[in-house]
Amino acid sequence: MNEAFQQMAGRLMVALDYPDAQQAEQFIRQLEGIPCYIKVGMQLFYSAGPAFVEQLKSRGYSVFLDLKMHDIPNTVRGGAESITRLGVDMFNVHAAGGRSMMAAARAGAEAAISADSSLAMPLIIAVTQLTSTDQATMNTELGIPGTVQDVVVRYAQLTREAGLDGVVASPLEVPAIRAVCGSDFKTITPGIRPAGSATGDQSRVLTPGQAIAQGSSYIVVGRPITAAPDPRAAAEHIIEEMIQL
Ligand SMILES: O=c1ccn([C@@H]2O[C@H](COP(=O)(O)O)[C@@H](O)[C@H]2O)c(=O)[nH]1
Repeated sequence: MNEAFQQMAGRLMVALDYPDAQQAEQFIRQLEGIPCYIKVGMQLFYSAGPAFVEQLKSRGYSVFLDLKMHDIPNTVRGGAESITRLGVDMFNVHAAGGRSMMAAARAGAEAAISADSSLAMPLIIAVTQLTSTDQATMNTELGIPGTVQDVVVRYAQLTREAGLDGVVASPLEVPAIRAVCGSDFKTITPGIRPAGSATGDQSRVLTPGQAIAQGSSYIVVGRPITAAPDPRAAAEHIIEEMIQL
């Protein structure tokens, strides 16, 4: 595994969307030695719990805990404090919760850090518009006027003002986010579909190579790897494509 491969693997977040720890573990074993980020979402966390996350951390994985908190500021503050105590590298909230809710997430994380100096401050990011949401759904069902890109950029600006580290968005919106929020502001992009793979419930998609070319800090990939006949080969192929751009 050369250096370029290792570096690019660190920008691949594999979504561990499994129903229990046993199936997740079986999958992880197939990726052994590939230094990718692991994303734990609701399905696995609600089943396997905090112990599974702590175990991943003790084995040296970088972990993004994708629980998308969206509640009143006091509740999010408490949630962020508990999540930070797990030692994760990244967690998230919904930008739609507003500036004070996002600031409360940071305050909760800071409280955990000041109580235990062995912990490192996680990156805290905010979801703008889910990558499954298309323009028509946003305008008609959600009642949000304007283009998806304009709404995503507005939420990104709010996220930055609230003191968070970056956003979740489609790679399609990354150049516009960077133009307004700068290149240090992280862009975490699901909605990744290698050429020829099924889009499924995702709407705003690009290939892994296109996402890197757009400037995504990290790409999030689930089913194109987890549902592949050979998940390790699928992950390696995606990393190679990321390197070539
Ligand atoms: O806007 C968002 C926010 C989060 N996700 C999560 O990313 C993965 C994508 O999985 P695929 O199988 O590659 O579609 C999944 O865990 C989502 O919960 C997202 O897709 N879009």
